[in-house]
Formats: sequence, C-alpha cells, structure tokens
Amino acid sequence: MNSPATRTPAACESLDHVRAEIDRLDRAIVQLLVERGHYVLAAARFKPSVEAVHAPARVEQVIANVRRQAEEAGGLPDVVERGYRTLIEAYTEAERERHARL
Ligand SMILES: C=C(O[C@@H]1C=C(C(=O)O)C=C[C@H]1O)C(=O)O
Repeated sequence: MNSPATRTPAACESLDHVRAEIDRLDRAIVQLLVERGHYVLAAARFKPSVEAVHAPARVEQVIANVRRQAEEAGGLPDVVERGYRTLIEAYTEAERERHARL
C-alpha cells in the first residue's frame, strides 16, 4: 500500500521529483482516509440520535492527538490541525447522512 520514497525531500532535484513523491504519499493517504471513513460511518450505529452524531469533545480529543503526533514527528501541527478540522466536518456530515438511513 505504501511504496517507499524514491528520494528524500533534500535529494529532489526538480519539481517533477517533488510531485512524484507527493503523488505517492497521496495514494497512501487516500487509502487511510477511506478506511477511516468506514469506521466513522460505523460510529453512527452507536449513537442514539442524529443530533448525537457531532461530538465536539471527541473532535477536540482527535485534534489534540494529531497535533501532538505532528509535533513529535517534526512537522507543521497547524497545517495538520486545519486539515483535520475540515476532514472531521466532512466525515461528521457523512455520518449524519448514514444515521438518517439506519
Ligand atoms: C466518529 C465519530 O463521529 C464524528 C466524527 C469524528 C471524527 O471524524 O473523528 C469525531 C467526532 C464526531 O463528530 C465519533 O464520535 O467518534
């Protein structure tokens, strides 16, 4: 699923090299986002109402987790947080739609 890097960022000698690595990573990220989405939709089965789908305390817990993980890995926690907030909003909407069809 996750093929190894051909070049480190510092070893890239052109924009094409950089973009090839970004495309490689996007393939792996999308697989993980799809898998994450399956679990988010499964969460709908355990919520008593459509109003309970959005869980703000859990959202803040996830954000704290991913910010910490980004910091520990040495990269851009603010970018990771913004991306996750957007993702979670969309996942929550999908979960609401799933809940309505249970
Ligand atoms: C998956 C859940 O439902 C929603 C989606 C979340 C997410 O994508 O991480 C977090 C909280 C909820 O808004 C959950 O409650 O855990």
